[in-house]
Order: sequence, then C-alpha cells, then structure tokens
Amino acid sequence: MTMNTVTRAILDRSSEPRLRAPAPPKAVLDLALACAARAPDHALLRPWRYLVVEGDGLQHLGDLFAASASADATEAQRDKLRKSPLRAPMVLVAVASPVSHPKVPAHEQAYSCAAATAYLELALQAEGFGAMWRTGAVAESTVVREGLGLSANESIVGFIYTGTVDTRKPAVPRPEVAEFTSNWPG
Ligand SMILES: Cc1cc2nc3c(=O)[nH]c(=O)nc-3n(C[C@H](O)[C@H](O)[C@H](O)COP(=O)(O)O)c2cc1C
Repeated sequence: MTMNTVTRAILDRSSEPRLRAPAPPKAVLDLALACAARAPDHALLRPWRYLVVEGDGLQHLGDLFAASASADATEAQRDKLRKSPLRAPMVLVAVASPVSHPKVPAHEQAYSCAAATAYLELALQAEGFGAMWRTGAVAESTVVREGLGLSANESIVGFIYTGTVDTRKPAVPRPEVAEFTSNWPG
C-alpha cells in the first residue's frame, strides 16, 4: 500500500531525549504551532496556549523546577531539577486553558490541548527536529504553575523539549494493531 506523507511521518516519528542546539527556527516553530491549532476542538473554544522558553528562560524554568522540590529534597535532587530544562535548547509549555461552556466540560478541552500538542510534536519531528513530551511532578506543581503565570483553571499538559537530535534513541517497540483493537459487539 502506498502511504500518504502524513501517515508516513506518523509511523516514522520517535521521541528523542538527547537534543542540542539549534532549536527549531521561528518559521518551523510557527508552522508546528499552526499544526497544533488544527486539533479537533469541540465548539471551537481554542482551549490551549503555548509558552516558548529558550535562552535565559531555560535557567528561569530550571529555578522554578528546583523551587518546586519538596522541603526534604536534597541539594542533588534540586540541582537535577534545576538542570532539567537545559536538556534542550527550547521547551514549549503546553497549557490547557479551559473556559466555562454548557456543552464542553474542562476535561474535553484538555483532550483538545493534548491533541494539539501531539500535532505540534509530530510537526516538529516531520520537519526534522527532535522532540520529547515530558511531565512529572513539576507539571502538577503550584510553584511551577504560578511561576509560569497560569491561572487557577489552567493546567500544564506537557513540556515539549525540542531541538536538533544529538544521538537517536533506540526505536521503541510498537504494539500490533490487533493487540489494542477488537470488534464490538464481538
Ligand atoms: C502526557 C505525557 C507525559 C509524558 N511524560 C514523560 C516524562 O515525564 N518523562 C519521560 O521520560 N517520558 C514521558 N512521556 C513519554 C515520552 O514523551 C515518549 O512518548 C515515550 O518515551 C515513548 O517514545 P515514543 O514517543 O518514541 O513512542 C510522556 C508522554 C505523554 C503523552
């Protein structure tokens, strides 16, 4: 079967944790963000926004991560958190920004942000850049959320680390379609 460019790009994509400069240039970033804005979006609420963090911003993000550590964290644990945004030349913070709507609950709006973020990541990868979606405790932290200027109703859907692939990670095994698909009623 011949494959469309989009399906090929999806099948070829892999997350890449080992990233270095240069970050995607503005034209590629804008293209990827335009792809994000094509996500399915019930009632066209546009319930997502993105923060672009690079340069000194990565140090500030690291400071926020370190400040989010629990009171009993060791200095080594804080240091690891402080350095984690420096693993890429650019971090995109995906923010679910739900509004109150009679037919679209907040969790559906978060799904739209997740779909947008997957499109964003895929577009960066299709354009030849590496990307890795990360969360962890920092994504739930009030210190980080407030430090990034999120309002009380907003949440962090992910930190997309992006840049030039340094060394490729081994391919992740993918499940067979039959493993996660069944007919209903059987
Ligand atoms: C919402 C979300 C959060 C994730 N958080 C992390 C994370 O904090 N650390 C991590 O190593 N991988 C995380 N991942 C997984 C990686 O982004 C990646 O998908 C995984 O390593 C599999 O690689 P692949 O995308 O090439 O299949 C997360 C994925 C999603 C969708």
